[in-house]
Amino acid sequence: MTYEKSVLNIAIAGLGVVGSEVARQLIRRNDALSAAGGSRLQLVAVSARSKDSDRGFSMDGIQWVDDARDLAKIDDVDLVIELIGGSEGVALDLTRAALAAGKHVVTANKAMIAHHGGALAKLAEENEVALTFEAAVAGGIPAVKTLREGLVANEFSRVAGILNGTCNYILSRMEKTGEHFDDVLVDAQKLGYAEAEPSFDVDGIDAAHKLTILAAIAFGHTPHFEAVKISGIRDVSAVDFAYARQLGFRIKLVGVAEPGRVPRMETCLLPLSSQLAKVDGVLNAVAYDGMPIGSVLSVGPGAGAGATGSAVLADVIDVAAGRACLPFGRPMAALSDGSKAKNGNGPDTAFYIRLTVIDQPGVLADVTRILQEHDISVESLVQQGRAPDDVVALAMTTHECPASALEAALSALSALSCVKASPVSMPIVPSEQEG
Ligand SMILES: NC(=O)C1=CN([C@@H]2O[C@H](COP(=O)(O)OP(=O)(O)OC[C@H]3O[C@@H](n4cnc5c(N)ncnc54)[C@H](O)[C@@H]3O)[C@@H](O)[C@H]2O)C=CC1
Ligand SMILES: N[C@@H](CC=O)C(=O)O
Ligand code: NA
Repeated sequence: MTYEKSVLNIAIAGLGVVGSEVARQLIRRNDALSAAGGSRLQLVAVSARSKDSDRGFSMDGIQWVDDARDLAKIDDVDLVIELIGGSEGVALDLTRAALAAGKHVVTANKAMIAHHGGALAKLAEENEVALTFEAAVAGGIPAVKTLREGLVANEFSRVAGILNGTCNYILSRMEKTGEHFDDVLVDAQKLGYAEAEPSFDVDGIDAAHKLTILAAIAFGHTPHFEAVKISGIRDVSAVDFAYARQLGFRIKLVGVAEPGRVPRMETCLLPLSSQLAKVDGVLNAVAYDGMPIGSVLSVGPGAGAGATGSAVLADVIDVAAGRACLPFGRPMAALSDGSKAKNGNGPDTAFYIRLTVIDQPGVLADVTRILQEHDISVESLVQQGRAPDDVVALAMTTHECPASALEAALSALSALSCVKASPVSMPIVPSEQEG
């Protein structure tokens, strides 16, 4: 796709954390950014909920539009940057209208792409315009480009990632300082990492949106969010971090996509030796395992104004330079329908289990008997301290077993009189492919 005019007229919808940063950069660093794309990048129109906020840039010469959907009707606009958010509503209406009107669209909206990416990519293809969303996955990390362009020659056996900055920030701080989940979440919100709806972050939904997009590109199908198995970070407690460390692991919210297997976004244990286990704070990381390359790891800031703005502007420059790729790397006719994929549960998995039990003789025998009855073999087991006749935590890791066997064992364990709270379990994600 080539862009032949020497000026690219841009409209921004949404002037929050990301939109304001993109506008500021476009204005303050206009010469450098325009030179990178080979066309003058001209911000000509904007829309947001409130006109009067001070966003750190001058509105002189920029048209204000009350209804963001009207940006698609401005003839002069060549490219719309959608930074409102939300899978439906104004963001989707605007994106559809802009593509249909022959305007390029750059968006950071993973929810919209995860739910409607296939239909939107079709619309972009029909109208011969670009639809790009680098900022939607892992913020500032060029995760989409890496998968879709740099590693395009590979056959992927796994794409795994830490894809939510808010969760990684919360888990890292809880592990380091023992602070409570809710207090750390408030800080992530102040820092501009969190979604408007915080449950999207902490319940794994935002990260699952991103995993949906990565899986679609890696395995050549349209995005299908409904296929992803999702659990968040709410159930992790301080004691799990300590036990995990003692057993040789760290706890992270990790997304895993593998061919023919249900994509999973789950709070997991990662071996201390794994590259992903070392990624802390708001950093995100994606580990791509492919043939013939082996394993590649990308690490970088996954959220925040600067990181996300950087990715949005990279897409804008690609459009200006006429090198924007097809949204999912292939023409629509070459993508299979993600909703028709027949994914299985894949191979057996090792698990971490934590039980809250009465500290008295015979408890361990009862627990191991139930595991044995379900053909689950224990790899390691730890219990710290003593609390005769009071409750203690008993943590263990298992060898690989079917998820169904684990579920049945957990339900039998819950029924034991010595088990005093619902068992906590997390899968163990193996390290990246070696070599
Ligand atoms: N904040 C971050 O670190 C990252 C955000 N994203 C995505 O970027 C997008 C924007 O996120 P943020 O800037 O953080 O959100 P935000 O909540 O700070 O900003 C949203 C903006 O949209 C405007 N808006 C809301 N409804 C509107 C409507 N009906 N018409 C016009 N404007 C409307 C608001 O006034 C506000 O200016 C979202 O899709 C988000 O998921 C992606 C990666 C990282
Ligand atoms: N809320 C998201 C923002 C970026 O996508 C996160 O915390 O990663
Ligand atoms: Na990115």
